[in-house]
Amino acid sequence: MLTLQDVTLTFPDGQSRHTAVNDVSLTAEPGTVTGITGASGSGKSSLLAVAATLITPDSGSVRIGDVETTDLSPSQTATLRRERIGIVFQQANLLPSLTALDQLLAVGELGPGSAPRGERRTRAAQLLDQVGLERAHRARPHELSGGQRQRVNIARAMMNDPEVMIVDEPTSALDHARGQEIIGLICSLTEALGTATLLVTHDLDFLPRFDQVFTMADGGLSPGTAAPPLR
Ligand SMILES: Nc1ncnc2c1ncn2[C@@H]1O[C@H](COP(=O)(O)OP(=O)(O)OP(=O)(O)O)[C@@H](O)[C@H]1O
Repeated sequence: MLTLQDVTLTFPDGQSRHTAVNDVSLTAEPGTVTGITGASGSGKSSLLAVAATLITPDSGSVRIGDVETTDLSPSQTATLRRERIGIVFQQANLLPSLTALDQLLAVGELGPGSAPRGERRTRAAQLLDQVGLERAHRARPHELSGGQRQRVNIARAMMNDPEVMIVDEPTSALDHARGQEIIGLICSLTEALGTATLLVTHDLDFLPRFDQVFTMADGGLSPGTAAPPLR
């Protein structure tokens, strides 16, 4: 479970400070997808960065399970991210020379507490099958489509069996149909693996697929969507 309570984040802005995230609270339960939408510059990526423990907020609480992450040192948050948080950015950012299977194994190899290689290989292969890449274990990024690369990216984020998934605009480099498939995949993996998933999207068509939806405006978060009602 991911819990944000009264989170505020500011950035330097000339002589003063700009409030990117303004007193935001939300809870993302295991096995559910929380969708966040909002205009450009409203603070969505800043909120994800805080939830992913990549930035410490000025004030407020960010809990992963029962761990208060704002009390941790940078090296402790790095360990927490590796072990308990999966992060998917807009672009897949795969390593060009590695096969799909090796992209996942490279993640599993990080850290002192990693599982034996045989186990990691089995998990990597299962995850690639789960994201629909049964026939592409040995493919390198240039041999994959944009949608397939994003599938590898998602499988890689799941490699360490994270409790929390942070997903920023996963469909922005894809056409609408491929985007729908990727959203469907994230929803089904979230349910199957029991992650608490926080996902930012500009595409309002995807919102009905999520368990809860919030809209950001000027750093503040409100429930539901600001989209005009259907006539
Ligand atoms: N590192 C930073 N330093 C200073 N200001 C920043 C920084 N990161 C973001 N901001 C500012 O914080 C506000 C929120 O930015 P953020 O990127 O979180 O918005 P967003 O909703 O994700 O936008 P987009 O949809 O365009 O990605 C913006 O005004 C932005 O200029």
